[in-house]
Amino acid sequence: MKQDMIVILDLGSEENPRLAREIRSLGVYSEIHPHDLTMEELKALPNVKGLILNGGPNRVVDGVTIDVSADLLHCGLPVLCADHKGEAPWPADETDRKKALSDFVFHTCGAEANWTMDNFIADQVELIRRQVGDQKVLLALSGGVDSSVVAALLIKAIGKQLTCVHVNHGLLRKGEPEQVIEVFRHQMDANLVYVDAVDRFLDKLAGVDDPERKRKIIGAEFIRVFEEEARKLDGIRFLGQGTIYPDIIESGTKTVKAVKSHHNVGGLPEDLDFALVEPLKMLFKDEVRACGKALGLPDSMVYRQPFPGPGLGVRCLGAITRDRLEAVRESDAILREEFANAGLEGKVWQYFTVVPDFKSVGVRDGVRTFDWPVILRAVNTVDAMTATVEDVPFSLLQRITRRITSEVAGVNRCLYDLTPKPSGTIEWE
Ligand SMILES: Nc1ncnc2c1ncn2[C@@H]1O[C@H](COP(=O)(O)OP(=O)(O)OP(=O)(O)O)[C@@H](O)[C@H]1O
Repeated sequence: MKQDMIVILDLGSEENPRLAREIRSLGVYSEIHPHDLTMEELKALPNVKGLILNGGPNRVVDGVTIDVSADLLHCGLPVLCADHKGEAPWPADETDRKKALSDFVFHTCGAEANWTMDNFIADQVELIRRQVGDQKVLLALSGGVDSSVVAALLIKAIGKQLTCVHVNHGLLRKGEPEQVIEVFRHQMDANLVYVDAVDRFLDKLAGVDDPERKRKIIGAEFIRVFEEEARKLDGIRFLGQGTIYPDIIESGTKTVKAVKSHHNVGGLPEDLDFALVEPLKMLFKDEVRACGKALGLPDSMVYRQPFPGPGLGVRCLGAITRDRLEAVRESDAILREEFANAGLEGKVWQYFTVVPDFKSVGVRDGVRTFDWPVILRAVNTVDAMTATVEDVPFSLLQRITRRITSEVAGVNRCLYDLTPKPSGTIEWE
């Protein structure tokens, strides 16, 4: 293994993910572990150079005072208290804290700044090969950031021992299934099973207008399709998953543990009992993107904006029809293209179009029309709990309106959603 590591023992501080990031920003790898980590577990971690204990103001979790075992404290590794329980007071000032952290990591522990994406990838390739041996791995590949980066990493580690399954449920954005095929089948020469399940999903969704039922049908049907594909393949022992660090770090004051084993493809029947391969589970989102870039994935995949699990299905309001779904897909493509041309790609957190299930009167070439409106939405947020509306230049909104009303069939109006969250939510359904 190539990377030195500093282990943070979580004694209940909410600051620990930030502390881990600070250490990583010094170029040294860091992981957060529960306060009751055992000596055996510690010994199993590679290249640990030091321990940091951090419990915030009082090392209390759920009203119970906690501490680390004496074994860990006397295991021979340097120990730093980054809270108020140590002998030396932990500095309050940020610059002093950074210096204390850097002194500990480099001078006291003698760690090397060797946390780079290339080293991470080399280590993961070795770990994946060790875990998987000559067995086969299955991966549900959405084309989203997380599963695409896992796919690229697994392809590098085990090549054709990996089978990727991409399900086109008809609710993907324009060009996405084609991009998955181009990148993974043609450029990376992966075993890719492409499942055209468009009719299957849209038939199941026909006439269903309740948003919760739509989501449930999409989720359940996805599991069914994936299960069918898994059963067609012989000898699969492992399931790759795009679990990332924020998925397993519980926010708030509880001590860090794998809160939910985060079965991304949860709901598979018990007889399909795969062991999980989760090579990104220690990466923050920006690190996942950097990893994808280092593995040669295109920017349009790696820097993709967040996309809801049920896809365009929740932007085609009410009961989904094929023609209205097409209007969502085409208008979304125009919006994305225009935002990219205006330099807003990567600057605005999320932007998309919504097509409601009512029509209004309009006129085109002197003839009366009765068509749908398209709602444009562009928001910024830090944590998705609240969101503000992007101040899109009026001329750009006018240009997008002109294009959508002339290029997208069945549309005669555009509206811009001015509602922050709250009182709206980011998505409409
Ligand atoms: N259309 C699809 N085809 C294949 N797998 C899918 C598809 N949609 C979702 N999945 C699988 O389900 C997982 C969870 O999907 P979700 O939409 O919640 O995205 P996510 O957690 O942001 O991950 P990603 O960035 O990989 O899409 C994905 O990582 C992928 O493994």
